[in-house]
Amino acid sequence: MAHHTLTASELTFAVVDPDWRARWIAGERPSTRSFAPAGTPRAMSLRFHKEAETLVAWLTAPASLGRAAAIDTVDGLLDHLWATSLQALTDRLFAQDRGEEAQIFTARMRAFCTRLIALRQRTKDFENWQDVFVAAEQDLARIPVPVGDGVVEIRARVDAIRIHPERRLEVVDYKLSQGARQRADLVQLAIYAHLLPIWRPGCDFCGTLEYYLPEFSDVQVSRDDLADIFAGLVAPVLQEMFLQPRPATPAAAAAPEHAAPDRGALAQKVVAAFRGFNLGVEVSGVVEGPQLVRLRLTPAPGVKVSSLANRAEDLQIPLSLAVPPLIKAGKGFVILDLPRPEPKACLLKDALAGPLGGALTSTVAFPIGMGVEGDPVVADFADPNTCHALVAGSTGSGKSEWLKAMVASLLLRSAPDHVQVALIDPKILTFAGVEGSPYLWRPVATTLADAMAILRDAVAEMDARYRVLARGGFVNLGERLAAGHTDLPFLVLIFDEFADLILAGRDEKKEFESLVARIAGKGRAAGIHLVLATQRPDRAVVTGLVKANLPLKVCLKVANAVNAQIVLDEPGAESLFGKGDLLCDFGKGLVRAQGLFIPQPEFLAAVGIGGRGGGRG
Ligand SMILES: Nc1ncnc2c1ncn2[C@@H]1O[C@H](COP(=O)(O)OP(=O)(O)OP(=O)(O)O)[C@@H](O)[C@H]1O
Repeated sequence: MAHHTLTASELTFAVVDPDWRARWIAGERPSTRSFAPAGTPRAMSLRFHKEAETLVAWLTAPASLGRAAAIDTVDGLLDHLWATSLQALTDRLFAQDRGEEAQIFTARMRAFCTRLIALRQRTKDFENWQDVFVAAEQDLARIPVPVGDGVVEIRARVDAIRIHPERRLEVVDYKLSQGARQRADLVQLAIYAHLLPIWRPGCDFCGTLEYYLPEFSDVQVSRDDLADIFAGLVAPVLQEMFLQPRPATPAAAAAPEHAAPDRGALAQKVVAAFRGFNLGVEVSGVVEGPQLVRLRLTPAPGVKVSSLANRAEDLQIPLSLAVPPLIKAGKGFVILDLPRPEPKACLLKDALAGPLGGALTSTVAFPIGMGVEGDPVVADFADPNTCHALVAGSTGSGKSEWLKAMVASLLLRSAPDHVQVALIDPKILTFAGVEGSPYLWRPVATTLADAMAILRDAVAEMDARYRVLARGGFVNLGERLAAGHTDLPFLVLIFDEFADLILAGRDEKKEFESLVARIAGKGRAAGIHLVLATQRPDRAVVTGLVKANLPLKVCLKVANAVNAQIVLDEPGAESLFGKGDLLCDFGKGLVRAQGLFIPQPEFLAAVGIGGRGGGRG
């Protein structure tokens, strides 16, 4: 079966509407929009979802966690909403003579706040809203769903993932209309519940449909019922759609731009684009990386690199680019990176079987990614320039996948008596399913208190190790392991998000920074290493102390040039393409690479879940 992609909405339409399905199978791309009957007030669904997302983001953000946790009434939540957005919105709607919509929308938001307070009350030992929500508006990108002998990649965006008091995790879909569509709503929920455990194996999801019409009602569906809906209604439709030959659509037949880049044509296009701004360049080389095409430009005499770089945004138009390209000086030329529309993932397994395998020379060497020219970019915790790492990237940039590939690359090559990891996973989903791994130094920490306890324990462990090393006359842990003493393994502490720790309060920040500084200062000889990741690389989180103590910087796509500057001391990472595309700095200038990817089942196998753990090395 050929490679196919589909959105969860398209699949829902295909299941509930046979005509839609027939048109899709015939090669059309029917719309997935549905229109309200004429004369009914607009539901403002997008706005509702946006408000709900913004409110939940505020409730769960480290910077507002304490203030938000103090609000325990519906009116308290509404006051916050009113002050931040609702008043301005209703004023505007009334001014536009849309008073009825304003009233319905306000009633919906009140119902949403009432629901939030009910959720708070059902949460045992509620400390803050992170005890209720795991994620809001979570993107599920290209989830591979087996169909026949092949795979269909399905994309979805789920409204919320919450912690359920009895059933652990709950996927939630907000709805602003009901009636004939409830079957579609259930199908969509069943699709989400099917995708989520593929995305994060080891997690089971029950589902809830929440209707705000504006009065609230909900439909709770058990995991088994969702599985039945998927097996009975969705799976047969997937088979019908993908296990029979379809005529190629004109869109599918057209080769996407740069898919198999015609180097000459691309070079001419770039030269012409710069010429349009009176800037002369020649293309002296074209290199194809997994995610991008890199052009080496020689500027005409008198043309400055900064003049070319300043045109990044303008180039979006002649070169049809979604984001401004990265343009920077290289050795003897100027680099211009353009995206490939069908980027290739770099699988850790393939990379290890190729040149990466030979490049990882020490027990604690690990890959940063594959360079633009196909060369492995590696670092080593034993090296003072890369012994502790800061990993930054906005949501969806590929941080969690990068961390997983890094962890797997260490564990796949060593037995648990050589390498151990401590995983701090406040998002709960990144390292889901690894409990029971023989490589875990401590159980996976998901709360602030457990994360701090791990850091404190690591400092105590470090001091104890210094005494052991001194007694045995060893300079560092690597030397001691090589001498056959396997009672003390290397220890890597991995924080999937450290912002909460630094924003929790002044005392917590002080303690966190001081523990990080102690491990950064003395950890390398004791074989204890830190990897701190954040999706918020601003000055409040990446403080001077944190940055100074973590020599290796890995920066995935960030929201803006200021964030890039904070991590790497120069802009550029805001122009990355996402999904593992990264810039790293280990003291030799910035290097661009594509992070490696490990599918979740292989990751679990690497950490020793599923029968392959231990005995390596
Ligand atoms: N190296 C990669 N190769 C291919 N695809 C990738 C890679 N890294 C990430 N992706 C894709 O991007 C999606 C988001 O990645 P990931 O979950 O790691 O983001 P994140 O930065 O951790 O986001 P968040 O901070 O919201 O958790 C993945 O589900 C995957 O589809």
